[in-house]
Amino acid sequence: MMNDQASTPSASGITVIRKKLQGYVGFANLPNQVHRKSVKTGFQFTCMVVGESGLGKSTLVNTLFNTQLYPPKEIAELTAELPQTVEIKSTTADIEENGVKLKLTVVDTPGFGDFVNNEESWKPILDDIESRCDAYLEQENRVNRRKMADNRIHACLYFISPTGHALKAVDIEFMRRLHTRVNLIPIIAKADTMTEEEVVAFKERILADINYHQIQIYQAPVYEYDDMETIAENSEIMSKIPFAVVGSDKEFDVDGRRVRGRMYPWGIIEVDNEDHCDFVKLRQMLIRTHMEELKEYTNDVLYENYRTEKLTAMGIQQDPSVFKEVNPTQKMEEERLAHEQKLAKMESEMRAVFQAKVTEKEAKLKHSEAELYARHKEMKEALDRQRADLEEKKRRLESGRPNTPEKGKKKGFSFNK
Ligand SMILES: Nc1nc2c(ncn2[C@@H]2O[C@H](COP(=O)(O)OP(=O)(O)OP(=O)(O)O)[C@@H](O)[C@H]2O)c(=O)[nH]1
Repeated sequence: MMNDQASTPSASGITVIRKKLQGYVGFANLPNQVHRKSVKTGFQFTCMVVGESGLGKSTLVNTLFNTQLYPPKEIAELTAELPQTVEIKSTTADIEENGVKLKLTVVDTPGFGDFVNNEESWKPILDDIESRCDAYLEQENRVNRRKMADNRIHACLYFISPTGHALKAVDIEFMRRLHTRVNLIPIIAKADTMTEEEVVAFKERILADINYHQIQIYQAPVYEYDDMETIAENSEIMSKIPFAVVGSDKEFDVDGRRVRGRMYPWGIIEVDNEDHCDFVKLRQMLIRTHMEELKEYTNDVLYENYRTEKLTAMGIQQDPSVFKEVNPTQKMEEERLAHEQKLAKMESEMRAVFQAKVTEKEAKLKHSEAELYARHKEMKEALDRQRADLEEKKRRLESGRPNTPEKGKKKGFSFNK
C-alpha cells in the first residue's frame, strides 16, 4: 500500500501531517480567486523620486510607466526660479494594462539638493514620509477601518548625479536619514553621459560608500520555494543596483524597429536595450516582479518599526502576558487562588468595618451612661435637699415655732398661722 502521509515537526513543535489527496478538491484554484479579486479591485502604488533638479526624474517616471504623467515642461517652467525650500508634490494617475488597473502616485521633491547649503534637505522629505505613516496609524486606530487609504511611500528612487566620482555628502546624509523609513532604490541618472567602464567603477564606489555608512538599500527577499529561474532573475536584478538608467520619451527608427532612446551624432542609446543601460532591470523590479514585495516590506517592516517606535515613545507598552502559552488547569488554579484571596480580603475589610462600628457604638453608649449617671446624681441631690427642707419644716411645726415668712413675698399675700 502506498504511504499517503508524512509528518514533520514544525519550528513551534507542532507536528504537521502532510497528506496526499485521494482526488480533486479545488483549492489549487485559490491563486486564481486572488487573481480575479485583485484585478477587480485594482492595484495601488506610491513612489517617491528624489534628486537634484534636472537629473531626469520626470523623464524617467514618464519612461517607466510609458505615459505622460509629467507633461513636457514649458520654457517658463525651465527658466523659473528654483523653490526656496524642498517641496512635496504628489501626482496621481489611473493607468491600465491588459485590463489590470493601477492607481499610481508619484511624489516629487522639487528643491532637493538645489541650495548652497543642503544640510537639512532630507528633513522635509522624512517629515512627509512619517506623516503618511501617522495618517495610516490614525486610520488603524479608528472604530471603522473598512476604508483605509494607504498613502505611505512604497519605494523611493534616489537619483545620483553622474559625476563619476563618489557619493556626495547630500546623498549620504539623505540615505542615512531615510533608509529605516523607506525602501531606498539608488539610481545613477543620465547614465548615457558616462562610458561603460566609468559606470562600472562609479557603481563600485557608490556601493562601497553605502556599505561604509551602513545604509540599507532595498534587497529583494529570496524565498524557500522560489524556483531556480526566479532566483537567477532576482540576483541579476540585484546585481545591477545602483541602476544606471537613461530616460527618454522620444522614439526613433533603428533598423526598422521603433525604439525609445536618445540620439547622439554617433548613434542612438536605446532605453529598453539591456546592453545600453539598466532601465529594463529597474522597470522589471519596480513594476513586474517586486511591486507587491515593496508594498509588503513597507507595511510589515518599515511601517511596523515606525509604529512600535511611535507608540513606545507615547508610553504605550505591549503586555507580554498576552503571548503566554496558557495551561487550562494551571489557569483555573490561578483563578481559584485569586478568587480566594479576593474573598479573604473582602472578609477582613468587612471585619474591620464592623469592629469600627462596634467601637463607635460602645463609645456612644459609655457617653450616654455617664450623662445618665450625672443626671441621676443631680436629681438625687435635689431630692435630698428637698427632703432635708421638709424635715426641717416638720421639726419646726412640731416644736411650735412659726415658720419665718419667705423672703421676697408681697405684703398683701403674707399671713400668720
Ligand atoms: N542625457 C540625458 N538627458 C536626460 C535624461 N533624462 C532626461 N534628460 C534631460 O534632462 C533634462 C531635465 O529632465 P527632467 O526630466 O525635466 O529632469 P527633472 O529631474 O524632472 O527636473 P526638475 O523637474 O527640474 O526637478 C531634460 O532636458 C531631459 O531631456 C537622460 O537619461 N540622459
